[in-house]
Amino acid sequence: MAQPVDPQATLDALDQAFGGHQPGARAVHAKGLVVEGTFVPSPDAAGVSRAPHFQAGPTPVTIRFSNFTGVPTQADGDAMASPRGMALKFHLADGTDTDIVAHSVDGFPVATTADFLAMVQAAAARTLPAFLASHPAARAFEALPKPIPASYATLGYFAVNALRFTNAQGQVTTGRYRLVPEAGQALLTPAEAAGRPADYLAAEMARRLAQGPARFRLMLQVAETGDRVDDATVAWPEARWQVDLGTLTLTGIASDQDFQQRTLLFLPGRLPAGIEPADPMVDARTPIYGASFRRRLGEDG
Ligand code: HEM
Repeated sequence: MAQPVDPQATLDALDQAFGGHQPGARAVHAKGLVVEGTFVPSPDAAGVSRAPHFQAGPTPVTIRFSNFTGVPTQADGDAMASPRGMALKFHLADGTDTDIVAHSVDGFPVATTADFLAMVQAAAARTLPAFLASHPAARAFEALPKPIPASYATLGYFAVNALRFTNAQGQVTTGRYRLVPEAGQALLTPAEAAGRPADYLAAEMARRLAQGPARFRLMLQVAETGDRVDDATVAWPEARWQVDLGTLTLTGIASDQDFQQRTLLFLPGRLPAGIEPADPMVDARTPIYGASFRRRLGEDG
């Protein structure tokens, strides 16, 4: 098994790549918006997993949308603000939580936390072109479109690390979550984005939710035999079967925004019985997210 990376080395490299750490901020995906909602499972969800939120609903959910970099003041229209993030925390009836951490591209530049560290160190040292030249998957990711959304609610999100689901009969399904906006996709051109206020995404979401809820479908893209489940750089074909797991309804902006931003920690490996990692990157991410969380919490003024 690959050696775990030093979480602090990853935070240091991210800080350097983004021009210095901002006290209290996440090392990456620093600018965000916390929204409240509920999840109601589809009739098919229990057939995929015995996890409690797939049996019955509604389950309360806290959602954090975010921009990519470690710069909390970054303008929403900035090219570096993509991929956008969508993190979900389902508050289960027994008092525990389970999380999904997704972003707006179906893929990832690297398959391991060690390669992630090497890539961020290269970005910090301004040697990214050399890294990309020797890492074809990272080069391919760099070339993928990173669209600028008109709204956080008009973009699709992908939790690219595969998970293994077990239902009450012991049947196993391996798949990757994706969140599909009911409103469809609505994007801005770079010129349109440049004309928007720096925080247009938070303002748009407040306006949208004041008029009524926004919805996403939680889908599971199911792996077929031979699909790589341990490598998030490899997208599976779009023709793969997708199971509709249920509907996420966004109901309002969280009123205690600052407190939630500070105290929320989303972990892709926080999973209930009936769901487990298939991709080793799920658990490899945990100590790095934990280190970023402890650092920003400790800096609280
Ligand atoms: C090598 C793998 C990865 C590393 C080292 C890494 C690192 C980090 C770190 C340090 C944070 C800040 C955590 C905090 O302070 O709470 C973070 C947050 C985040 N990451 Fe990753 N990440 C990895 C993979 C991914 C992948 C595959 C995705 C998307 C599918 C992703 C999406 C996000 C999002 C959306 C957030 C913000 C979560 C929030 O709203 O609190 N990351 N990541």
